[in-house]
Amino acid sequence: MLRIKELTVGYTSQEENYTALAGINLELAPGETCAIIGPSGCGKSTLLKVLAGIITDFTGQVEMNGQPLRPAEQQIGFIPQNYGLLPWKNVYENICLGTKIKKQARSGQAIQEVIGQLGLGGLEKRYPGELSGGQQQRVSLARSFLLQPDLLLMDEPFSALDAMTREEIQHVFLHVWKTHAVSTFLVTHHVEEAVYLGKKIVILSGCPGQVSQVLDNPLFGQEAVREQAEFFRMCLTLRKLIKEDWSL
Ligand SMILES: Nc1ncnc2c1ncn2[C@@H]1O[C@H](COP(=O)(O)OP(=O)(O)OP(=O)(O)O)[C@@H](O)[C@H]1O
Repeated sequence: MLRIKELTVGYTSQEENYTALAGINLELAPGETCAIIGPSGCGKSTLLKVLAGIITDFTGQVEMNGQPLRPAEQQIGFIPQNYGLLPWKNVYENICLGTKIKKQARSGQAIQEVIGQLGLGGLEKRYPGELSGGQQQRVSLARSFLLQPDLLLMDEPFSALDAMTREEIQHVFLHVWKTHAVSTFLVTHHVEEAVYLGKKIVILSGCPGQVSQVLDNPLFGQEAVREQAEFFRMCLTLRKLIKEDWSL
């Protein structure tokens, strides 16, 4: 269980201090996904940076299974907006990068399995510059799943993709995620993405960013749900809540 208690984060810019996140309380159960949606600048990336150990100057507590989160010791997968691939390494090397940095051995079979799950067979020797955006995203996902992280952090991972590719990769993600069931935080600007991929949906308001609503999403995990009327209804409800919240 990941517990965030009264997390407050500030930045100093041009000798002025300001608060980016104020008193965040959140919980993420093992094997749960949480979609975070909020207006631009409300601190979504800041929250992920705290969880990734990039920002260490904060007040409040972040605990994993009752112990303070220690990103250097735990396995934290981080998928940034630009996929975070190294252009001079090929697909295979990029996929193995996370485990290599963490000095973790993975069998050839485990690597091939994740390559197969993400539909990357035959592309292993290509370089990121020779791949489409969707393929690069698959490599980034393969790298994270191979690491078998305790926590997966995704910062608008599908935002650079066109609408059809985005839906396809979201589907692939959900499908592969189910076999790994990694606790996941996903920052998104897309209401449909939050409803499709978030078991829990957190609406942040800003500024400073604060948790405004936490919704349990009964539609999570149903791969064909996008064609169903409940999906549209849930998206409408979420849109309405967001509009009310952000117009305050
Ligand atoms: N390194 C930094 N130094 C100073 N201020 C920063 C820094 N990084 C972010 N900020 C500020 O902190 C606030 C929160 O930024 P953050 O990037 O977390 O927001 P966000 O919700 O992810 O935004 P977006 O949706 O536009 O990506 C913003 O006002 C931003 O300008």
